[in-house]
Amino acid sequence: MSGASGHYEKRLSDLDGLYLDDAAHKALLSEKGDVVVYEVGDFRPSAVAGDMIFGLTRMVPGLVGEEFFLTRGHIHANADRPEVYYGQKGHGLMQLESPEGETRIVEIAPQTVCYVPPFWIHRSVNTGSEELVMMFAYPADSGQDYGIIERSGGMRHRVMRNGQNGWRLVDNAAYKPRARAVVDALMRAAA
Ligand SMILES: O=P(O)(O)OC[C@H]1O[C@H](O)[C@H](O)[C@@H](O)[C@@H]1O
Ligand SMILES: [Fe+2]
Repeated sequence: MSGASGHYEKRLSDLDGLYLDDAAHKALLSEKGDVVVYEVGDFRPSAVAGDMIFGLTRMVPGLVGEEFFLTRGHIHANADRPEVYYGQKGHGLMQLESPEGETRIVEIAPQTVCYVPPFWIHRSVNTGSEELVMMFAYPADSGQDYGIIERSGGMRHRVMRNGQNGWRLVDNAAYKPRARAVVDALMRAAA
């Protein structure tokens, strides 16, 4: 991507506490060091509602124990803002979770489009053996809210290895569903 105005990256240590297997996370950290696990380059023309931020995400492949490498995940701070992703390289998936706790998975490969509707929490997961590269675009006034995942003890499901090349969803035992009032407040804030 040329002309990027913003760049940020996350290292293995930044994702401490997100994976099921804490010991595996620590072991990987001491084995590989604090390597970059994903990076984002974006272009932000402005922060005005009608404008659009777009860019590229590149995720390294890997497993923490049996769990695939993931992004931190978020809901948009202005929760009714959508997003679109376009797969460029590698294989992965978008893990989507509604405020009510429904999970939907969209598999991403080169030349596939993933639409993230308003109000859906989203996290990318690299289920492949090479890097996962996706283009994305979302309204410039969306913002990111990470607290919604923290307060519920993570997302409802974890994406784990299944055999040699597959993946499967496993319940996150620490997950606490959001109360109806919390969901209603989220919807009201956007109305
Ligand atoms: O913000 P994270 O959950 O760490 O995900 C990393 C990035 O994923 C996507 O590419 C989004 O469009 C970015 O806005 C986001 O920052
Ligand atoms: Fe987003």
